[in-house]
Parts: sequence; C-alpha cells; structure tokens
Amino acid sequence: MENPLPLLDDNHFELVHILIKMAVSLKSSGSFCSTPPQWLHSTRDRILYGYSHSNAKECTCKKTKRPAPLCVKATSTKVELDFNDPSWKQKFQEDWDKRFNLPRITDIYDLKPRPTTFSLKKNRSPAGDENGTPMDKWNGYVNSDDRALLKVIKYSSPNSAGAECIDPDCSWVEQWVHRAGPRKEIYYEPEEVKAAIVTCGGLCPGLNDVIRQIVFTLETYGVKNIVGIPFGYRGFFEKGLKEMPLSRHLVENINLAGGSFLGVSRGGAKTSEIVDSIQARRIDMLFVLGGNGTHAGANAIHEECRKRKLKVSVVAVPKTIDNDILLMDKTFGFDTAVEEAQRAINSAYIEARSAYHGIGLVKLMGRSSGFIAMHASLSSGQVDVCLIPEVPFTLDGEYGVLRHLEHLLKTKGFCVVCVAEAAGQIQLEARESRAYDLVILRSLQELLQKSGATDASGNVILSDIGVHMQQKIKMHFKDIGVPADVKYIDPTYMVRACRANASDAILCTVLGQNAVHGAFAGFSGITSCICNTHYVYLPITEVITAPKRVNPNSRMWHRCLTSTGQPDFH
Ligand SMILES: Nc1ncnc2c1ncn2[C@@H]1O[C@H](COP(=O)(O)OP(=O)(O)O)[C@@H](O)[C@H]1O
Ligand SMILES: O=P(O)(O)OC[C@H]1O[C@](O)(COP(=O)(O)O)[C@@H](O)[C@@H]1O
Ligand SMILES: [Mg+2]
Repeated sequence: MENPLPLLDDNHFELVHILIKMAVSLKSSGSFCSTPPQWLHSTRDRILYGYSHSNAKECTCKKTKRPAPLCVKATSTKVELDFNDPSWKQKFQEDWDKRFNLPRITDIYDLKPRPTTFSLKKNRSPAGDENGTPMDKWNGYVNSDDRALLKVIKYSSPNSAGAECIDPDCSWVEQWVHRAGPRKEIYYEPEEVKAAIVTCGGLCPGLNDVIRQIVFTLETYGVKNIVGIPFGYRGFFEKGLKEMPLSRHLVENINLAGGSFLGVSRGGAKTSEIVDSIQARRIDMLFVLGGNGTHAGANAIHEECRKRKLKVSVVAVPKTIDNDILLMDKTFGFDTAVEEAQRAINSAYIEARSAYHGIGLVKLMGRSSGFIAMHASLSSGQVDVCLIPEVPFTLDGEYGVLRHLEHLLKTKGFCVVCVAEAAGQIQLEARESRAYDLVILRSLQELLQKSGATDASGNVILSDIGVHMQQKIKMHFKDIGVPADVKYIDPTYMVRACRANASDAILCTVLGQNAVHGAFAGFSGITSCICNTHYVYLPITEVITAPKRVNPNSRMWHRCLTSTGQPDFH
C-alpha cells in the first residue's frame, strides 16, 4: 500500500508543525503559542494550557494582546484570564466551580429530598434510634459541601519536573472537586426504583467486583428491581438480548472470576434508541462501566434523558486497563493489568537471559497511552528499553533503538524490550496537538503504515508494533552478521481477562458503592473515581475531552528512564 504521508526532512517537518498549529489555533478559537507549549489540553470550546518560561515571550493572547503566558482560556464559558488582573485567581476558581459542579436531576425537576434509607446502623430509623439519638448525629454521611483537592503539589516554578501551571509564576490555585459517598438525603424512593447496570468496551479486571458492589449497595438502600443489560450498549436495542434480573444472591461470587458477568461489546451505540429503551423499560438509575468511549456514550444518554425530561440518573464507573481517562489517579483494572504484564516481562527476561545473545520483546496494551508499559517496566525492573507512544523514537540510525540493542548484546549479553501497543503510532489529533505528537507522526511514517481501519466503536485499529519490531530486530542482526535470538511475547488478552488483584478489588468496591450513593443523591452525568487518593465525583464532560497520556516531563517517566538506563532514541 502506498504511504499516505510523505517522509519529511527536518525543515519540512517544521513547516508542517507550523501549519498544524495554525489549524489548531483556528479550530479552538483561542490563543495559541508560536512555540509548542509544554503541555496543552483543549477542546473545541475549551482550552487550558501552560507554558514553559523559555516560551514565555513568544506568543500573544488573542483577546488581551498580551504575551500568551499572561493569558489562559480555561473554561467552557470562554472566560479568558488576564494574569495582570489581581482577581484572576478568583475568576479561575469561580469558573472551575462551575465546570466541576455536578449535574443533578433537580436541575430540571423541583424535587423534595427524603431522608436516606442507607444506614449502617441497622436499628436506627431516620427519625432516630432506640435511644432517641437522631440520625443527623451519626456522622456516617458525606456533606454536599465536602470537597477534595485535585492537586496537592505547589510547584515553585514552571521548570519543576512535571509542573502543571495555570499562570507563568505557577501560582498555587485551589482546584476542588466534590467528595463522593452517601448523603443524608436522597431523591428516589428505593422501593420504586428500577436500576440497570451495563458493561461496555473491552474486558477489564474488576468488572464483576463493581457489578457486585452496585447490587449490594442498591439492596442496602432497599432497591428490589435491579437488572443487568447484556453485552454493553448493544443489549439496549438488539432483539433477543434480554435484561438479567440481579440480586445479592446471584452476584455473590462473581468477583472470583475475570471478565464480565453481563458480557461486553463495542459499537452500536445509538443514543436515541438507547434512551427509548430506557424509557420503555422504566429505568430510573443507569450504572455504566466503561472507558472513555463508554463515558462519552453515558454523557450522551444523560443529555438525552434531560432533553426528554426523564428522571433518570446516569452514573459511570471508569474502567480500562489502559488508565487513559483524564484527571483520575487510575482506573480500575490497571493495577491488575500491570501485575500480569510484569509476569510476561519476567518470562521474556528468563528467555533472553538463558539464550546466547537473547533479546526478549514484550508488547503491552494501551490504545493511546503507554501507562501499562511504563508501570510494568518499572515494577519488573528487568526492562532495558521501554517504548511508549508519548515519546518519539527511531529504530534505525546512530541514535536508534537497534544500535542500542547491539550495544546491550555486546556489554550485557542479552536484553529486554517492552513496547506499548501504540508506540510510534499515535495519530496527530489537532485538538491535543503537542510538540511530541509531531515527532510521533514522523516516527509513524518511518515505522508503520496506517490502514485507517476502525473497530465497531470507531477506535483506530493499530498496526502490530510488536511483530514489526520483531522482524526489524531479526533483519538488523542478520544484516550486520551478529547472532541474535529474539523471543517475542504478546500477553495482550491474558493481561485483561484475569480477576482483579487486591488493590483493584478494593478500588472496585469503593467506586461501585459510591456510584450508587451518587445516583441516590440525585446526580447524573457523573463518574465515580479516585483523585489524589480521595474518592470523588466528576462531571463526565471533564474527563472525556482527550485520552490521558504519559507526560514525558513527569517524574514517573524520568524514573522509568533511570531504571532502564535507555538513552534518547532520536
Ligand atoms: N463518542 C461516543 N459517543 C457515544 N457512544 C460512544 C462514543 N464512543 C464510543 N461509544 C460507545 O461506547 C461503547 C464502548 O466504547 P469503546 O471505545 O469500545 O470502549 P471504552 O469505553 O472502553 O473506551 C461502544 O458501544 C461505543 O459505541
Ligand atoms: O481487541 P479489542 O477487544 O478490540 O481490544 C483492544 C483494546 O482494548 C484495550 O485493552 C482496552 O480498551 P478499552 O478500555 O477501550 O476497552 C486496549 O488496550 C486495546 O487497544
Ligand atoms: Mg477506550
């Protein structure tokens, strides 16, 4: 097949860089820096970015005509901040509060709450316990004004490792998000509630743990009508797929196995048909377990329910081994995937170590980010080269990976390479254009052909970087006449089909319970997650603007480099 993109030399490459920046600048209709920002995150109507000091004088804010580091357009309400204005921080925070405000069914309905039926003190009625102690003296509930801090590091300079700054001085700005948990007042009559659970996307360790906890918690509130929607969103409209009644008894042991008790699927999400089905089935609460695609779907369902004025709470729980959802510490399943992945790395190490000039090669999943590869490399401690999509690399040439492998065979006698599924193949997306995306585009051209094919959900189907590298390594050592024994391991589906490990099982338990508390509190269009070690609710809109990626300037990536000892490969 013909390469759709010509190979570019450095000058042309710069030119493409400039053209893309112009496109991004037009698309986001915000100010844009003429040199690549250190980090940038934007959507069509929102753009939030920071600059390194070295870039400080080089671009201009569209509205204020000040140098770009003095302005940031940070909100969906299009607030543009002028950092010379002494009240910029207050403006930022007001806007932040608006963005992170949780949508709730009372936004469209005038509903009166009722005292909760959720109590861990079994013998107390909402009116008071047998000793007359009123429920409101029991401090087991989360107050609606409780908040958790999203960021806790105060960077003293934008040049601090991994710094994420709002203004050029990297001032301390409080970014509060809503604390998750049971509220004293609820907006549903549990006896009348019909609750549904659906699991979408690819498999992930912990799906069954979350399903189980949602059922347990719903029953604790007094819900009797709980159903599972089979095979993802497809189960809402595909004829012949029947909803499954769920109870504590039925789901008691499902956490002992991996996979999803309800089944999963990709694609086929037609929001209006799904909402028709929700209406016809008289579902009041919908719990959606999935990744970024599923979250986008959940938000669309939430919006459509609002449009139709349906009293339905849509609450998501972030699932993906890729750990690629914004703002949260991690998604459930990620820890387990890393643990399994390091077993594959260990096997590759043993094979390589035991062979004459052995090269162990492991490919790990991650559709758009290298978190599993980075963490498995760190946890195993056996990796000499870790390649992730966020960091550019070349295979050939003086600074290429192959030359380094030669060096490792010569000095150490063997080596282990861990490559992330998307390494060298991240698509350039204008809305999240970063300096290194452009280099990745180049390495994509050098490394692989793009087929342009997508899966049923619209995710780009990547080329097999593992097989490609295996062939390249073999050919290279044959060409230079050095023996090399390459052993390639692809543990892909083994990594995600297993049951959750201990830390994921706890995470699933908390997130599942909190999802139910969120629905009873009347929230909708939210996700139940962990941020900065605390359990919180975030509006779905804030977590789906782009996939989360490894920050090459972060301490974690630097630690990975320290551990592998690899050089820059470009
Ligand atoms: N932008 C979107 N809007 C609505 N539904 C979506 C969107 N993207 C994906 N979906 C639906 O969400 C489900 C899961 O998406 P997928 O990308 O396969 O997995 P994941 O949610 O794990 O990322 C699929 O049924 C897909 O059709
Ligand atoms: O072969 P499948 O089922 O399409 O899944 C492949 C993808 O699933 C994942 O494991 C997880 O993806 P999701 O979280 O989007 O489901 C990716 O790492 C991988 O690219
Ligand atoms: Mg996904």
